[in-house]
Amino acid sequence: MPEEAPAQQASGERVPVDVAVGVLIDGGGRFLLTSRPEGKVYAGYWEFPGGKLEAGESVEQALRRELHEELGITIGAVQPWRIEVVDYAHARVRLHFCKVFAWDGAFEMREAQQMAWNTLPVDVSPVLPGTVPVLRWFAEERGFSGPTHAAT
Ligand SMILES: Nc1nc2c([nH]c(=O)n2[C@@H]2O[C@H](COP(=O)(O)OP(=O)(O)OP(=O)(O)O)[C@@H](O)[C@H]2O)c(=O)[nH]1
Repeated sequence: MPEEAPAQQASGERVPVDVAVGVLIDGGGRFLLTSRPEGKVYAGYWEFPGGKLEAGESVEQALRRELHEELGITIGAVQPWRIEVVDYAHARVRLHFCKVFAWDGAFEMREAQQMAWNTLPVDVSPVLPGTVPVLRWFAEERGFSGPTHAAT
């Protein structure tokens, strides 16, 4: 499904769309990646689960809603981590990455996506461009050197 044409600022830059992104980390330090469902831009690419904020929502509210809608889980505390603006041909997005260490419920792939728990280097491919910086941040935090993912 094509995304809506983004609004433009007076400066000519496109207004970013805010996106809440969940970096779920389990007790063993593994993080969850999911594949983008068929019908969306970058279908089949691996990313951290999340989605766009709806009108009036905070990042945390959007994240709770999206992860429940997409994965069937109810998340616990949300720890804001980093914010990254990425320019795609289809949109300019402001990604609000949040760490989540606790959740309830069994994972259900409600959009027929796939899920994979990963450590570095990740063993899924291709990785969404907007996901690559997160892998680098993990590498910095964890003292990991070398490629974080397979080049596409
Ligand atoms: N969920 C998620 N989106 C990301 C990541 N990195 C990244 O660049 N994006 C971009 O952020 C945007 C998120 O939009 P989406 O299509 O997943 O959001 P959504 O579930 O609300 O979609 P919808 O409009 O079909 O309801 C996309 O342009 C996607 O390419 C990431 O790690 N996770």
